[in-house]
Amino acid sequence: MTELLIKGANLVTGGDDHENALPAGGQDILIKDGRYADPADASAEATVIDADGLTALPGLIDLHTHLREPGREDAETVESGTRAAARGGFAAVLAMANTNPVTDTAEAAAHIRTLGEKAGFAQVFPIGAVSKGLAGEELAELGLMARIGVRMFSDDGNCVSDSRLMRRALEYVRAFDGVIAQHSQDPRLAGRDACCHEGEISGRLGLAGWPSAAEATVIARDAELAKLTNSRLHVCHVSTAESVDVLAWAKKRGIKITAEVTPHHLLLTTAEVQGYDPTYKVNPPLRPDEDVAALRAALADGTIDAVATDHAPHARHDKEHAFADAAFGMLGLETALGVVIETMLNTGALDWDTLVQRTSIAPGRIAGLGSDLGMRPAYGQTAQLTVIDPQRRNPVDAAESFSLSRNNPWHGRELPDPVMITIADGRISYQRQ
Ligand SMILES: NC(=O)N[C@@H](CC(=O)O)C(=O)O
Ligand SMILES: [Zn+2]
Ligand SMILES: [Zn+2]
Repeated sequence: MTELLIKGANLVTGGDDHENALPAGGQDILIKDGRYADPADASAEATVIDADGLTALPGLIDLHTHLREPGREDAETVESGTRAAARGGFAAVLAMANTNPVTDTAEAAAHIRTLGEKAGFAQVFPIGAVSKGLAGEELAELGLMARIGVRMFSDDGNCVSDSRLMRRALEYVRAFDGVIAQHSQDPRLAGRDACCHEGEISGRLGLAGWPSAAEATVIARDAELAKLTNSRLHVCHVSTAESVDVLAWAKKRGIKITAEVTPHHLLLTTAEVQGYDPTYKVNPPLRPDEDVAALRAALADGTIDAVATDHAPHARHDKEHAFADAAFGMLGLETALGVVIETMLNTGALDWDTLVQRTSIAPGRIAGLGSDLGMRPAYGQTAQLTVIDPQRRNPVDAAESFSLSRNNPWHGRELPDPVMITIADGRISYQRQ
């Protein structure tokens, strides 16, 4: 029997009260053998944590993490990535399929889940590839992956650009309430050498860019396919105001569409690219101020359902090149909550309950986790909890990251640094020293 008594935390629940729910607000939280229990039953043996002045949130869930194992263990492993996730307050992560080999079979997916269990820092839910080898030609073994519990499928890194393949994938996953997560970017509109947002700055810097239309047009097409198939579509890393308009239009029509935004698209802009620092090279690219404002408004009003990190670690020798030749992607797990607090809470755009909706409840629902994750904490449930000090701030130091990679766009910037304790699957997975 292990007992953990968190004393005096202010619990934010994200709403939806129900019979067994822990009450919102200040209280002692007892976790007995990994499950929430009545604090009145705490024994003298309980380990006590003083959480006076701290806030507790249902454990964060990241819909979009690149863990790089198997294949690029020099950039990240399941262990290093989930350790970073725990430090960021995440109790669970969805692991993208663009590994090497690609996660396009049930065996490959099961292997990644097992690696997550062995590491023990955060629950790892593998995302299955939509197409074999992410080649965009033949459907992967969606049914076999579904049989071992995979509910989310994505060719992320690549867009499923063939309309017929996308239609068939959506039709296929409907049977088990699965979801296709799309990297919405028309490869025919984004040239091979495209590396930033197409606009005034790309012209001045002499870099090839993507027009916003490359994103919005794919979202519009996929929304029609989701309607046609009556199936669930999730849009990865939405980055433009035009895309937000398309999402609002699709939602108004009752289409089963959800969307995520990354922390970096909520704060960084095209202006960062002017120093040609490849740390800021990411896909989709950083966009102008107007897009950032539209993304914040959409996350506040629910047009965008969730925050997802798109944590994309890269080894030095893949990132340290001329801007046009460097790999796409940036780290995100450890700083995500700080950026969301800075951009959405500290600006008054979101309240705490809605923040919990966007970082835990909605991600759990979208991914179809169907476990104790992404729920309002309740007695008897396995504890998934993030205890934070919302006032704590610090300059980010890339060298201190638990990630194996150093492509950290926040290095040197002062941000909220709130996470004190993460409890994943009933156990402490991170505790600030
Ligand atoms: N976001 C990125 O810039 N890169 C991702 C792929 C992706 O999310 O599209 C990666 O795997 O490195
Ligand atoms: Zn992507
Ligand atoms: Zn990604």
